[in-house]
Amino acid sequence: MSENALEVEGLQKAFRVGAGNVVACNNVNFAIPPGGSMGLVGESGSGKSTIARMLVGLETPDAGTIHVRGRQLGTRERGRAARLRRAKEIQMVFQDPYGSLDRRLTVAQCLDQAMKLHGVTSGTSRASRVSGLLDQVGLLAKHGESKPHQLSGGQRQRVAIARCLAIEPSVMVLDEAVSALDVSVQAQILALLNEIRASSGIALLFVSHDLAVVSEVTDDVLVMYRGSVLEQGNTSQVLNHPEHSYTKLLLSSMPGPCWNPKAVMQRRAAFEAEVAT
Ligand SMILES: Nc1ncnc2c1ncn2[C@@H]1O[C@H](COP(=O)(O)OP(=O)(O)OP(=O)(O)O)[C@@H](O)[C@H]1O
Repeated sequence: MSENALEVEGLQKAFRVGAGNVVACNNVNFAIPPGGSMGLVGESGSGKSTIARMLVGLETPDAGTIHVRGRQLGTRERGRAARLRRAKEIQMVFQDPYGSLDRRLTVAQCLDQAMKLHGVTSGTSRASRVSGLLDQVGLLAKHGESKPHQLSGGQRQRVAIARCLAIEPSVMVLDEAVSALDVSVQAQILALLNEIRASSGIALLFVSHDLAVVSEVTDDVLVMYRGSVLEQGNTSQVLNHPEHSYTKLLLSSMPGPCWNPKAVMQRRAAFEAEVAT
C-alpha cells in the first residue's frame, strides 16, 4: 500500500470555556495521498482552524496521532528544533499573508531566509532557487526586489506559497487562503495550487467556507459541525449528492441567483431542532 502524505487518526481537542468545555475537534480521522487535496468545510466555529492549527503545532491535541509520510509527528514536543522539524513537514498559508510575511524583507530575502533556516547552506544554490521559485508561482524576477506592501494581495499570496515551496514540505495547509482575494485572482491561485500538487506531490489541506473553491481544488472533503465530521468522501459526490442534512443545509446557504436567506434560516432552525433531539 502506498504511503499517505498525511494521516490523522483520532484527533481530539477541547477548550475550557468558563465552567465548561467546547469540543472543537471530536475524533477526526482522514488521510491525504501525495499530490492529493482535501477540503475541510463547515460553518464558523465548526473546528476547521483548530485542526489546521494542531497540524502545524499552534495547538496541542488532547489525543490522536498525526503521521506525515509514515513518520509520526511529536505533537507535544516543544522548542525551536521541534518547531523546525514540523515546519519542514507541514507548512501553512494563512488568509492574510501580510501578517505572516516580514515587512522589512524583500521577497528574495524572505525566500532566502526560509531556505537558510531549513538547512540550504550554499548562497549560490539559494539564489538560483529563488528565481526558480518566483517563476514557479508566476512572479517576475523584479518582484524579488519588492517588499510585501509593494505587492497586490494575489502577489503576496503567491509569495507565501513560494515560501512554503522553498521548504519543500510534504503537506501544505491553506486556511481560507483565497477568501480575501477577488474572484479572478482566486481562480489564478487555485490553478497554481492544482499545478503545484500535480508537479511536486505536495498534499493540500484546504480549509474554506467557500464550497465553490473547495470543489475546484480538492479530491475529497470533510464536512464538519461543532467539532465532528458529519460527512466525508469524494468532493463531487458529497457536494452533488449530499447525504447528511447538514451538508444539504450548507449547500443551500451558498449565495447564488436563487439564494433565499429566509429559506436558509428556516432550514437551519429545522436542523438545530433535529440535533437538539
Ligand atoms: N483558544 C480557544 N479557546 C477557547 N475556545 C476556542 C479556542 N479556539 C477555538 N475555540 C472554540 O473552538 C470551536 C472551533 O473553533 P475554530 O476556530 O476551530 O472553528 P472554525 O470552523 O475554524 O471557525 P471559523 O471558520 O470562524 O474560523 C469554536 O467554538 C471556538 O469558539
